[in-house]
Parts: sequence; C-alpha cells; structure tokens
Amino acid sequence: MAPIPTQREKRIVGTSLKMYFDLPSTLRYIDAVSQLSSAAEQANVDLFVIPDFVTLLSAKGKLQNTSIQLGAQDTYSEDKGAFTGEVSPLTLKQAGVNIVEIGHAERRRLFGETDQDVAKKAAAIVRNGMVPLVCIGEKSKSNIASQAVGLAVSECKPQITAALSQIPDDAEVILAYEPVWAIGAAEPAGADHVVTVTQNLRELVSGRKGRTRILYGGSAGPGTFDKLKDGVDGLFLGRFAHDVKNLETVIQEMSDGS
Ligand SMILES: O=C(CO)COP(=O)(O)O
Repeated sequence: MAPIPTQREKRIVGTSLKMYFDLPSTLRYIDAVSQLSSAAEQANVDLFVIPDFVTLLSAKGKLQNTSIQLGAQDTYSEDKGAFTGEVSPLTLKQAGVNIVEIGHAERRRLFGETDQDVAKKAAAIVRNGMVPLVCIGEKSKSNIASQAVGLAVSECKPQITAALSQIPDDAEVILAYEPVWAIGAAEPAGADHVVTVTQNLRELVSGRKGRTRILYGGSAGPGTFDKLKDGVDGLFLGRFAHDVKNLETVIQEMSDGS
C-alpha cells in the first residue's frame, strides 16, 4: 500500500541582518521588505525579518499593516532586573517581536553562548508568548563523507535536546540547521548532506505536540530551496538577502505551486 502523504508545514523564510547595516540602511531595508508582504501571502510562505535591537520599534511600525513577522537576534533569559546591557524578552514582546533567534553560531563562538544559556532563553521566549528560533549545527565539515551525516546529527542532537528540555511540549519552535562551516561561505552546504541531516533531526522531534519547523541557513539564496525541500520547511538567509530582489526570488521559489 502506498504511504499516506503527511501534510507538510507552511513554508517559512526569513533573514537576520546580523550587524551588517547601519541605522539608515536598516530602515531602508525594512521598507523594502515590507513591500514583499503580498508576494509572501500569494506564495503561502511565512516571512520574517530580524534587524538589530535598536531598529525593532521603527521596524514594527513599518511592518504594522503587513503579515511579516518581526524577529530579534537574541534575548536575556530573565524578564527584569540588574542585568546591565541585556534585553528583556518581556520588552521584546511589548515591542511587537514574534520570533527570537537564539544560539546562533556567532553567539556561541564569539560570545560564549552555551546550550544551557540557549535552554534558559528558549524558556523565557515561550514564557513571553514568542517563538524561539533555535540555531543548531556542527562546527566542522567532516572529510570522511560516510561519517559526515552521523557526526552532524550527533553534534546537533544535544543542542536541540537542551533547548527543548525547558519549554512545554506543545510550544511552537523553529529550528535553523546551520552547519557552522557553511556560514559566510561562497555556497551552501551540499544538498544531500542537508537533506539527510534534517530528515534525521525531524525524526528526533517527531513526537512533539508543538509545531516544529526546520530551516536551513548558511550561504543560502536563490536556487537553494529547491534542492533542500525534501528536508526543510524553509530557509534562514544572511548575506544573500541583502539585495531584497534575492529575497523576493526565494519567496517565489518556495511558493506552494512550485
Ligand atoms: O548565519 C546565517 C543566518 O543566520 C547565514 O548567513 P550567510 O547566509 O551570510 O552565510
């Protein structure tokens, strides 16, 4: 008997600006992204954008009448208190943020963010009614092709388990699989690798009650999604979304019809 096809999740694409743009450029970028709202709706794709903290409030204003979701690049794990320099998840929620990115490879490498920090932040995000976007990925590319998938999955597994351990089973989560070696590269990781790893990761979370979408990130851009669609629900873009036309192309490539 033919297997019953499982209904797939609504696709989702977004971009983090990291710290690439200054204030005026970020505001111009958000204006341009706001014009893509109806394209995303027509394609039946969720669209999100993650600027820096300083621009969140202005960005919210610009996205007000659109279906585009606003994200933050990080959060602290406590809502209030003597935590100089940190940004509260409660304040993010009040500013109109829907999605909060945590555990990005750059935060882990440059700022020492650990799986335990990520877990506490995930709990804080859910507690404040937002969706954690948990970045996971293996640090280095294995030279032995036959071992690459196994090593990637075993490195990602504790990252996922830690983040999920502190949130209710029915909480929505987005996982962004970003092999660290593919971030800032010329090209994304190979499709076979990404599809096999993400299929394995999906099995790991298949028992969850909460919606759990899996994205790929790492030098993704136009042309990437089609190769990965058997493994992922969408893409998390970096540099190759700086030209908004590329983001528009990716949305079209992810359209339900394609
Ligand atoms: O880190 C990324 C998204 O979070 C990917 O960045 P790049 O696409 O610029 O490699």
